[in-house]
Order: sequence, then structure tokens, then C-alpha cells
Amino acid sequence: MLRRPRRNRKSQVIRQMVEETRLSVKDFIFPMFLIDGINQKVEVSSMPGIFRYSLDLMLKEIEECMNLGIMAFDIFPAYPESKKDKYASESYNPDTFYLKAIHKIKTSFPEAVVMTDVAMDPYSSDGHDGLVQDGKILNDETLEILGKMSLAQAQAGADILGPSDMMDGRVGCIRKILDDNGFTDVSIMSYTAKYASAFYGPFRDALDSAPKLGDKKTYQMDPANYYEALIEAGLDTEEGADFLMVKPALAYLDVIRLLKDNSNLPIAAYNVSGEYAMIKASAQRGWLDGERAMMESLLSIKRAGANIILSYFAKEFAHLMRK
Ligand SMILES: NCc1[nH]cc(CCC(=O)O)c1CC(=O)O
Ligand SMILES: [Mg+2]
Repeated sequence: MLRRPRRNRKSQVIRQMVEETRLSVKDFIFPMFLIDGINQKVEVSSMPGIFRYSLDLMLKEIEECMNLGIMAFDIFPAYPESKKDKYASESYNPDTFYLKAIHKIKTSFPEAVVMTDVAMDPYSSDGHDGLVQDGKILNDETLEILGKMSLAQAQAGADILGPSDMMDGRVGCIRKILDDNGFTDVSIMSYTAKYASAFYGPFRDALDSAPKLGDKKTYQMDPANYYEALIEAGLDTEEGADFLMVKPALAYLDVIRLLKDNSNLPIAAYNVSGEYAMIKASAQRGWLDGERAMMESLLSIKRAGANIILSYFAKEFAHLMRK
């Protein structure tokens, strides 16, 4: 045998020399759940190790993460039912706690990158990402609300807006509102190929944001579809997105690769709540080695072509890197 691939696997040092994919803390955006109040830290029952924080404790958590090298955070607020309405008005109320929190985070840590989510669901009494009328999710009427929400988030100091709603035309609409108001430097990371997935379950527990009626299949993509992601990617690119995202990540590695090979924009992948919960739950039962399963799945996301990974594992990964 002239060729023996095992030669390049014979020691740890050689294996590292030929390693094709390498993860770094700089690849990550850490999604965090924010609640109102002070001195609050409440674990999400379906996401062991992940908490909802009040702002004071979130600032400490962010500082800890930054000391580990994580510099980017995606902030998701949880609102009580009493603050929700049909129009998600709280999302652009200038006095609301999440906008004040974004401002405080940015002023406390100017070098951190703060991302926000643009979609109606955490603020909507219907629990949908868009405006509901007669059981339908209205597209163009939703855009108006998303525009107000985006402007409010930019005014609060967000660096990157993440439209996660899957309404058609929202990237262009948000870009125009930002530009018209002087926020030409605020970026858009579009949830380009966001699938109607069962893997968002724990996130909806964290925010109490599950849809009250029906599902999200008329706006999120069908898991059966692959080429359709290219249509979405083409539109988001034309409309001015700075990053394209695929979500979830693990069941859609092929779609990550597809977008990577067909776009010059940076590709992000969202390693979602259910993907986190699956590994945590089986590790807790001793059914698999949680640390190794985490590393392997994060690596697979990067190997598939993701430049950026949004993951609840970000801090744990950073801790491991320190060791
Ligand atoms: N539009 C809101 C939103 N933004 C991110 C997630 C899911 C994130 C996760 O599961 O970790 C969702 C939930 C949904 O669309 O139902
Ligand atoms: Mg789209």
C-alpha cells in the first residue's frame, strides 16, 4: 500500500496539523434571555445551564463571557402575558425594559457586539411572528410593525438586527428605515432559511412565546425544501442583508453548505434550543458524553460552512478552550 491515510492520524500533534476545521470563541454569538427586575436568575427548565437574567445579573454574565473571549450576544427578552398585545406594541415602547437594557449593555461594554431579534412573537398576544387577522398572518401589515421595532432597537444601540420573522420583504423594508434615520452602520443578519421546526420548543418555553393558535408553517420554510433556500438567499442579498442565516443548524447542514457555496456573504447558523436540549438531556442520563457531543456538533456546523455560530453552548465551549 502506497497510501495509508492512518499515517496522518498517528499522534495528537499530527492530527492537529492536518485538522481542516478549527473552532474559535470568535466564531460565536451567545443568545441570552432577559427578564425585567433585579437580582433574577431563573433556569429554563428545558435548557439545563441556561438562565433568564435580569439586567444587573446579565451584565455580570456578559462580563464573564467577555473574559472568556466571547464578544457577541443576542438578547431575547421575555415578557409577561399582561404586556403582550395584538400589535406587539411593547417591542417599540421607548420605556420598555429590553430597550433600556440594550442601551445599558452597549454603554457598559462598547466593544461588545449586541444583536437583537426582530419578530413579533415575544410581544404578541397571539404568539405569532406576524400580525394575525382571521387566522391569517398578514405580511405587509407586519412589515410596518417590524420597521418600528427595528428603529427602536437601533436607537437603543443594537449593532446587528436579526429579523427572524420570515415575512417577505422585511430585510429591504428594515434597511430602508434604518438608512432613512441615519443608522447606515447598523447591520442586518437575516434569518434567511428559517425552517418550521420542532427544535424551537425549549426557546418558546424560555420566552412563553408559543403560538396560541396554529403553527408557523405559512411563513417558516418547509423542512422538505432545499432549493427554496436559494430563493430566500437571493432576495435577502438584493434587499441588503449583511449576513445570511440558516436555522436550525444540525438538521440543515446541507442548507448551510448550499448557502456557503452560493453566496459571498458571511453565513451564520443557529444551533437552536432543541439541539442544545437534546444533548443536555442525554448527557444528564449518562447516555452520551455531553462535552464530546457538543464539540462534534459545533464542529460539524463550521465544517458545513458556517462562519458564525449562534449557540447556547458558547460559554461552555469557551470554558473548555481555557482548559
Ligand atoms: N421568532 C422568534 C425566534 N427567534 C429565535 C427563535 C428560536 C431559537 C431557538 O430555538 O433557540 C425563535 C422561535 C420561533 O421562531 O418560534
Ligand atoms: Mg425571506
